[in-house]
Amino acid sequence: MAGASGYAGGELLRLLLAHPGVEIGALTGNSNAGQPLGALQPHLLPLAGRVLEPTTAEVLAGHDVVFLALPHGQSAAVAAQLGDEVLVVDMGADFRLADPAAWERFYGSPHAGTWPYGLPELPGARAALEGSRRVAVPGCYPTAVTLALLPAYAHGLAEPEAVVVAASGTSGAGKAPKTHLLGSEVMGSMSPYGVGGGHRHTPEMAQNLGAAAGEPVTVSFTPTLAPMARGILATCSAKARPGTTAQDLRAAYEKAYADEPFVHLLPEGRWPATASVHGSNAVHVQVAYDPAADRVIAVSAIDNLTKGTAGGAVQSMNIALGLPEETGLSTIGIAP
Ligand SMILES: NC(=O)C1=CN([C@@H]2O[C@H](COP(=O)(O)OP(=O)(O)OC[C@H]3O[C@@H](n4cnc5c(N)ncnc54)[C@H](OP(=O)(O)O)[C@@H]3O)[C@@H](O)[C@H]2O)C=CC1
Ligand SMILES: CC(=O)N[C@@H](CCC(=O)OP(=O)(O)O)C(=O)O
Repeated sequence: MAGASGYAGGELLRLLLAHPGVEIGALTGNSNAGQPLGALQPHLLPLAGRVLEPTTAEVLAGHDVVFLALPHGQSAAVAAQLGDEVLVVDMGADFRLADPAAWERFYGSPHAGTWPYGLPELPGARAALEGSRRVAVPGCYPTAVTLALLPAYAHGLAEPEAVVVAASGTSGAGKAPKTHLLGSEVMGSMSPYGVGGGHRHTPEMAQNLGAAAGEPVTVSFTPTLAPMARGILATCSAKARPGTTAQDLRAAYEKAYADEPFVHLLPEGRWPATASVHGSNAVHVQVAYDPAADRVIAVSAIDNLTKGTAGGAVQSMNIALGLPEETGLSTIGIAP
């Protein structure tokens, strides 16, 4: 796997170590090439002595599956050299968006292409992933937001203008040092960023929800940084379609998620919490109808590194390879 020194790579390796069908091959880094993994990911004891190699096609050749956990824009060049028969699972953003104009507007570089999208819970996604040799793993916020609102849009219960405020743990920003992630800036404080439609996950949410609704959906998205290492809590709302009732919403969500192995609709009256999904591939979802505002309110909690990245990647790998989808993944969290 490429990007083994990062947060997403570390979480992927944690999951792969417990996957019965996987043997871990070459591990690569960039500035940390030559370092033992134990110096960078001390929680991955069985791999502590493995030395990171440079991220080159030669090092990554000869594997059945290659995971890329690299910064945006770095995956395409590597993937192009890996051959069509290798399953390449990109945990970065490069191949998530279908609209080149949206990519260029939010990422500021030429669009590399579009791969089957690794959110199996979306209608039609499993069929596209089965047997695929390329997978684009969704962004962490789009995973949380899409699964919060999907049943409301798929059942025509909400107007196509969603408002989302989501809080993320700091690991979502990766390991590279950033001033706004200094402990003294984050501890005991919450703050928004990317306000006013600027966050690059906005078009990905609109893409997913628009596909569910069968019409364009606009998303007003405000991310916030929360003083915790892991977790996303997404609070989403949209004006209810005329005639929508609380019972309609409940029925739509029950129907949508009854057979989903990782999406858990909480019993009525209980609301998602990030601690409940810590380290697990579960998504906790709840929905309510606010009669005074005539709005659908949906809340989801995920672990940004698990279902939001590495767990989603393993789930999609399992489907692509024809393995049982839940292999190596757990819905059991760590609490408190
Ligand atoms: N953190 C999260 O919650 C999520 C992350 N992702 C995506 O996963 C990817 C990795 O993110 P994350 O692990 O958080 O980031 P980190 O900053 O923690 O890790 C980045 C990794 O990429 C390597 N790297 C950096 N620059 C290059 C380069 N030019 N060529 C090759 N390798 C390079 C780094 O190697 P080294 O350390 O050796 O320099 C490191 O292994 C990103 O695309 C991110 O968007 C997706 C969803 C959620
Ligand atoms: C807290 C925080 O900074 N989160 C990151 C989301 C990271 C992620 O998962 O997104 P990509 O895979 O698209 O990079 C952010 O808002 O940029």
